[in-house]
Amino acid sequence: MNLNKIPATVVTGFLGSGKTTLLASLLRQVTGKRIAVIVNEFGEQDIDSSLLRGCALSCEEGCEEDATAMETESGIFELANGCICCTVEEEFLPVMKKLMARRDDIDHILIETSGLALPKPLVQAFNWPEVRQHCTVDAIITLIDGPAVAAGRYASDVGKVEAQRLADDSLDHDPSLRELLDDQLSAADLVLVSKTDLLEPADRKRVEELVAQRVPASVKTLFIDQSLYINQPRASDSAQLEALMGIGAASEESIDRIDNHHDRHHAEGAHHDHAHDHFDSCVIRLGEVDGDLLADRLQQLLERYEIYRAKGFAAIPGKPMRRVIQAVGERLDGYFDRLWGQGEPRRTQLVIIGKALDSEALHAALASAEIEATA
Ligand SMILES: Nc1nc2c(ncn2[C@@H]2O[C@H](COP(=O)(O)OP(=O)(O)OP(=O)(O)O)[C@@H](O)[C@H]2O)c(=O)[nH]1
Repeated sequence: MNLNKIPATVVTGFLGSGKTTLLASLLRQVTGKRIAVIVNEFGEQDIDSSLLRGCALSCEEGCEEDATAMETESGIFELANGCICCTVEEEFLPVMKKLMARRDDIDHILIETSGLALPKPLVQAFNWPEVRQHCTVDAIITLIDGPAVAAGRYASDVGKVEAQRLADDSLDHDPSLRELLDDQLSAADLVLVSKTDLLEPADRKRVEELVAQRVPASVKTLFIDQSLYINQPRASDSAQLEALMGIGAASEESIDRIDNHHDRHHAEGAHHDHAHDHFDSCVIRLGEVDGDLLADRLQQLLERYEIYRAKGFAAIPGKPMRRVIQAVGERLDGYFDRLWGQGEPRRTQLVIIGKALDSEALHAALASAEIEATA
């Protein structure tokens, strides 16, 4: 019987900062731990858990058995009904109760918040008696996108609309994004600056300064290049990654003392809203698509509209594997991740998150890449 509290790591950070990539690396490389995963998405379609399942499945084929997430399929819980900070009681607590009932089979819990969530309300839930009895927050790890922060923005690249706004000196950067970054950083026990492979050495200092203004000196900042984890995982990464899962901060004990913009607005009697109230998301569902045309159309949309994040899967005719589509700001990437399953419908699905999105216009633009079914 597990008498010790199960440690839970909360991974937070803005849209596209690299949270799922970190979780996938932890699942692949940290051996000897039975890990349960809770993934929370802002969009109604859960792409991240599908990517993580893909990772766990490929581990099953190629890695030691105990290197995989617990029970692969059922070890990943999706919370896709809104940001976790607003659905703690309805969504998070029932999942935690399920996990606590199976606590002898779990060594660690990894929680990925949505990119728009505030970590504080989630971590406060670890002080509820039914959770506190069996579980503690090992650490709140806040990921930030190095090149985006260095560029003075809180997404990797701003779209045209935002760029025009930024060009106007009378307007500061989007305050909702700035406050979200502040609030995610203010809760951090550890800050990870990702995408350092894309960060100019001169910009590193800017990022260091910005983080130092927002977190106490006792909070460590690590600069990481996750493209290494993605492209050429090395044995030496395992120790570094494993260290992220043994910080022992017991963050729930001090979480009430964390000061943040959201609480301040609330105390001032402002309407109870979150940064995510200012964002829209839409899901585009298509059949098989011309991969090049889809990439071309999506790139045009990224440049034209205020899109912070687009992600999903494309079904390309004649290709046995599904293509992952990833866009952060205006940077678009794609790769094939796994074979389509037997009987799995070959569908294209994309989640797009941004501001003032016109979902009909987005759908019409992307539907032009769809291949007509010849019945
Ligand atoms: N070059 C580079 N790319 C990275 C790095 N970390 C993440 N990425 C890429 O950035 C994109 C977004 O990464 P994710 O891990 O999905 O980001 P996320 O924070 O989970 O995104 P959301 O769940 O949508 O908020 C993907 O295309 C990743 O491959 C990094 O260190 N270097």
